[in-house]
Amino acid sequence: MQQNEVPILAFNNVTKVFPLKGNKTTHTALDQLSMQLYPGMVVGLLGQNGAGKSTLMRCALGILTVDSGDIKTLNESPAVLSDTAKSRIGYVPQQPFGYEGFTVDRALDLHRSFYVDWDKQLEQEWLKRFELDVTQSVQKLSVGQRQSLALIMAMAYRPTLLILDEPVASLDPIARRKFMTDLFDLALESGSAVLFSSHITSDLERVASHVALIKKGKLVLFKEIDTLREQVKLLKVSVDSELPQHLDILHQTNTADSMLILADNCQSQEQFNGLISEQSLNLEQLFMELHR
Ligand SMILES: Nc1ncnc2c1ncn2[C@@H]1O[C@H](COP(=O)(O)OP(=O)(O)OP(=O)(O)O)[C@@H](O)[C@H]1O
Repeated sequence: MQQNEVPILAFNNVTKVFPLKGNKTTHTALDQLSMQLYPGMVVGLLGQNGAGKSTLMRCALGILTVDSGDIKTLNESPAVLSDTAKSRIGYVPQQPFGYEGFTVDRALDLHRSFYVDWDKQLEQEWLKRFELDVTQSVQKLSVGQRQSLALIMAMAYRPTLLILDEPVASLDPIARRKFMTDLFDLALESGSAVLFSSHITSDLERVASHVALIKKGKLVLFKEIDTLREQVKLLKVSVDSELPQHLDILHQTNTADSMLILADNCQSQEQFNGLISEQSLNLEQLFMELHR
């Protein structure tokens, strides 16, 4: 369905290396990573601490430059994004900042003035939903309230591309649930693409259309969430079994008399010699098996 469309965000073989210890060693934070986001996609990024999620987002925004490969953000190079492209991107970093010394309504007044497409009604709805007091000083907001304000500021102009780095980490479960559902609806409604990271796998399962699993800078899985449920399985097989060619092995653990294989591209009801059992996994179980 998306083959003829231009991706909203495209990573092509992206590698990012950080120098360490006074340039004596390096750390590869992103390793030959390719992924495309099309309109309507809500992509949940999942990975351990330090896997490369924030780095990926920062490269997409031109905050960091890549060492090799290529990124197209709204069909432009992130290093030289035009003002038009910038005004179509919403970004909430892990630690939102700014507007200290302002009240919430003054901060919104100023922020709103940068965006011609600002939707005041949406802003008001979200203020009510997050129960933010607009007369409150930004400095005195709780961490979760600040995060809520940052989300409103990133979304009220209905950006075409929304990049959210752990957007709900500090929100209470009720605010989190409302926000995540709205996020999904908003993206579908306006044909935007969303890239968000979260360690809360149940949120990811509920709202993401696609899951991108990153391990040590490599993209190990990028799939529609329903396909992932069907195709990624934990197989227990005997040590001498010959695995079918179509399986893509994501992780393998050997025990004395059997092997546990985390496999992608499984068919429904796999059958081959040596297969002892097959288990479907939820996202949290998949994550644990991948990092076993
Ligand atoms: N400016 C930098 N200089 C050196 N190393 C860096 C820099 N930024 C990130 N790194 C390293 O790159 C790796 C990936 O970091 P990144 O912040 O992208 O991880 P993450 O997946 O977002 O983690 P978390 O879930 O903890 O937020 C880490 O090992 C980190 O230490």
